[in-house]
Amino acid sequence: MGQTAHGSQRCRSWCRPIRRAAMIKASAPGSIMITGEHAVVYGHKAIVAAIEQRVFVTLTPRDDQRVVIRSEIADPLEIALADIAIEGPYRFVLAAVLQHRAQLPSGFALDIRSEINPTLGLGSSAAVTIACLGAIARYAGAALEDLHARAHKIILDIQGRGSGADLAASLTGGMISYDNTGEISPLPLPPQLGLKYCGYKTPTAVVLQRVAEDSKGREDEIATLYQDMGESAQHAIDAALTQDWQRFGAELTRYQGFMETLGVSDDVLDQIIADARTTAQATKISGSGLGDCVLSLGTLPQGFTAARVAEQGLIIDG
Ligand SMILES: C[C@@](O)(CCO)CC(=O)[O-]
Repeated sequence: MGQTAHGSQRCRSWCRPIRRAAMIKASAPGSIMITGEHAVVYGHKAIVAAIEQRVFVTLTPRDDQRVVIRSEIADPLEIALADIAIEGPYRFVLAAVLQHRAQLPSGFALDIRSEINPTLGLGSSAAVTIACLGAIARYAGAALEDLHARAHKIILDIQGRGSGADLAASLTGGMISYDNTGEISPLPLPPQLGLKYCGYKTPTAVVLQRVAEDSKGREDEIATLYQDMGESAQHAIDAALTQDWQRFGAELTRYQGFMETLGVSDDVLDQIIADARTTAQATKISGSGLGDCVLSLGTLPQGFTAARVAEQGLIIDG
């Protein structure tokens, strides 16, 4: 900028040290499905719990209109705010940026660090989405009240299906009952929960698609099955509310039977569950099935790891 007749006056304002917007830190926990899988996608209730493995995000404001995203799981991405498209390994994060593009004061760098093993179905995409959305919304000065609905929209736009249960647990922490209208209620915590990874995983979107295809021509049968699953999840919620963990366990065991009828268990999962039942009070698949994790309640069976429920959901600092 050249010197003008008003140069010295102008200098008094723009030569002042610029107060840079502060860094924002956010974190959110991963989650595990306790019961209600699949039926929750079709309007029934589920129980989901946040776990003590978190995603940490640091948002550092930039002086330009560019966004830089760095993490351990993919190459860094640098892109102009104006050019953002929802694609690639950072698509959930980019969708969160797009939701706030008009309100952002400038570009920023986003550093993402995760304690959650992305191979396991521990809600890592949901935790990344909630933590990034929280940090970006705070930077944009946007309201945080409807964060779950906005995060759910991101998941539905990208995956086409998804109940948003994992997003709810990442947001609130604790163990909660959830339905896909976004109704969330805290529940008392059960005694010891355990998890065992079966060694492979089918992505949730693929399992949901397969179940939807297998349901064609059997719509009434599947609707009745979802109804039974929903009732079992509701009984488990009622049992949790009265801390009747015996009844709670019985409903988890019953739910595994429904998962088998739905066709999302397999020989490996069946065997892990059968072995674990000699020790644990209850065992079932946790999540969409066709791989991934088995959940146990009560005494930890051999090969299972304790799953500690995280009390704190989304935390935003700055
Ligand atoms: C299978 C499902 O119910 C649980 C996946 O963890 C899918 C969903 O809730 O979005």
